[in-house]
Amino acid sequence: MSTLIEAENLTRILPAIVPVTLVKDVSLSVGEKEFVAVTGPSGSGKSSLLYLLGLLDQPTSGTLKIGGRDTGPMDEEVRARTRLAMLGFVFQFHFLLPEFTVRENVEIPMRKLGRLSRSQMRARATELLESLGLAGHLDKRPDQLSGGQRQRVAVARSLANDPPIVLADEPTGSLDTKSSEQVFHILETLVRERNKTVIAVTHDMDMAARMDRRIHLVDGRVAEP
Ligand SMILES: Nc1ncnc2c1ncn2[C@@H]1O[C@H](COP(=O)(O)OP(=O)(O)OP(=O)(O)O)[C@@H](O)[C@H]1O
Repeated sequence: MSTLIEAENLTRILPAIVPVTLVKDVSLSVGEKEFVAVTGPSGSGKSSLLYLLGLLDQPTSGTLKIGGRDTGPMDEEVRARTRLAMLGFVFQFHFLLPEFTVRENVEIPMRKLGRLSRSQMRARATELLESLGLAGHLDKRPDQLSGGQRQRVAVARSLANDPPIVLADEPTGSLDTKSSEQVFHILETLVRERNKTVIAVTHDMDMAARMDRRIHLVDGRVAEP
């Protein structure tokens, strides 16, 4: 199994009169096709760690390799391309753009990466959305969908550029039990059938127990659950 994410002593301190330590000395390694939960009490640094792993934030110290490449020396343009090609994101709140259709929302990351023609982007977005049970909703706006459907669109968007890694921050946190189970099942399918690596922050210990392993944080550090 090859390693996709390797962090060593990752630390993020917010500079302030009294500096705030978000993540402290986190070392971890995540391989291909792993389904990993990030757990821990509220305020323990789970989202902060996910933002670091997703290149949405920069560590104060420590190293992070994505796909074997050290991200430290990358300039903003290379970081942005690495993010687009290697990482998909699903957040608790879908962050779909309300003025675009469901299909256009899924096409946006493809447009940014610029590898596909217009018709290829359209075909890929359609295929992804259909595979997630959204065939009848391609031309709707996000506000015409239920919360669970919107979150499935967000999953489709995260897969737009076929990244090997999907990072999810409380992806089922704002959903009812049934939609939450559906979204969890989709994430599991990404790992088992589409060979993705999924790292998901969750408060739900039952869900965490159904994942391959857990990274538990307390006060920004990895701890025993
Ligand atoms: N911009 C900021 N300014 C000050 N403190 C911050 C900031 N961002 C995060 N924090 C603090 O850093 C700590 C870690 O936050 P983070 O959101 O990563 O935790 P979390 O484990 O994801 O929490 P939750 O489960 O409640 O979402 C918390 O104590 C939080 O209040």
